[in-house]
Amino acid sequence: MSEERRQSTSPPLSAPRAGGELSANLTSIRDTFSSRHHSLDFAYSHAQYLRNRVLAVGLIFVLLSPLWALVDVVMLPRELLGTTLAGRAFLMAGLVGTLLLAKFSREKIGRIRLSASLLLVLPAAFYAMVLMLLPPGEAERLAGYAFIPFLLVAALSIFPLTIVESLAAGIVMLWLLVYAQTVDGSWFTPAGLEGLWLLTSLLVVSLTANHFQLSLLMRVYRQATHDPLTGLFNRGALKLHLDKLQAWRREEHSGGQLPDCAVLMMDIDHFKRINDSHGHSVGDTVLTEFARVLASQTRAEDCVARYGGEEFVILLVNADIHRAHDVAERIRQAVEQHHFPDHNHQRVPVTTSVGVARIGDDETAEEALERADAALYGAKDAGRNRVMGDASLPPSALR
Ligand SMILES: Nc1nc2c(ncn2[C@@H]2O[C@H](COP(=O)(O)OP(=O)(O)OP(=O)(O)O)[C@@H](O)[C@H]2O)c(=O)[nH]1
Repeated sequence: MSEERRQSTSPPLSAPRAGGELSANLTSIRDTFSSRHHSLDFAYSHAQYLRNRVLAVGLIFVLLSPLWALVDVVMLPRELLGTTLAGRAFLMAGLVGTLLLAKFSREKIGRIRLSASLLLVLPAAFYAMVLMLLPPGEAERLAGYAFIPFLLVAALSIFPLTIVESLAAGIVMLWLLVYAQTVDGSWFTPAGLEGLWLLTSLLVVSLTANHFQLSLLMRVYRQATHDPLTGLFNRGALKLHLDKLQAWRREEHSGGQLPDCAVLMMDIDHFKRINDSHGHSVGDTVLTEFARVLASQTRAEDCVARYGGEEFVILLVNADIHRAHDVAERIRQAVEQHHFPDHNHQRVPVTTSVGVARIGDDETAEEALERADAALYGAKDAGRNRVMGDASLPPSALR
């Protein structure tokens, strides 16, 4: 989540800068190079996409492997046939295990990545094993094996892997090809060098496909989950966040005390007047500046979202109701003091009203939001530019 927040809080509305497109592309290369900078939210979406590919490609491998055993029966000497058939049985069992691992790892990012690695490593290991057991001079009897490293490198382009992940897999496949060539005697012959050149070229194509596939996935993810004006999470992403948070609280702390979480719902006071007196473009600037203030007053693990229009929601993780009130008050003051510029860089006075609610252990995310909304309207009714708590809490619950 932290990186997404960093992205969300980067100047979203500044005028196009020279070199902006270049820096956007460099960010994209950084994000497709390794998953180190991926937000947790994107990592979940990415893992789901990867999982679907693992299930599809795994199924193809599971079907192809026994079919190819028929070619072994025709081509291989009797003394090698038993071993390769046993190897194929292990391969099949491994592939079925990999499919099951992916199928039952819906939310587990690490396990999904492991299943993708297994899908590539298992056929490679099988080929290496056959090569090791092959009696000298029998290499030419292996039909349909030499293409395994090529098939696996081509398959890399089907998965939205990072460049580092694909490169690691590609190096293993190059090693496998070199090993196969030392076994069949083609190492450093024109035919062998041609094979190496072909595999390297295929790897470069797959890496390029990985880069474009992953950056497209990121762009689509960002468009689907972020508000284009402020760069904050949108309402749909907030809802997913809240649902995940409730699931996480129950899963991680079943039986024990759940960690405190709270929601703040805030609305810019008399925003219509700002639009009416300064125009919509100043209204838009106020919204983006307001989003910046919210981001600057919260931690990376909190989720800041534009709920709609001039309404915003902050989801505070590991924050009791007192801390939630402190954060809300800090935001209210920061907004009041912030310089919101009009067309002439003159200050537009802006204030906000905030409703605060604790997220109950057994309630749905919508219920907590409804209580925060009711508190917000209490703050509006009481005169605006103030923080109001959840009416269901006694005043003594707050300092
Ligand atoms: N500039 C701009 N205005 C927006 C955007 N989304 C909603 N608005 C405007 O926000 C205003 C919201 O007005 P109201 O719901 O009446 O609320 P308000 O004027 O803030 O009054 P209170 O909430 O009662 O303090 C409307 O005029 C909308 O047109 C946007 O993306 N940009």
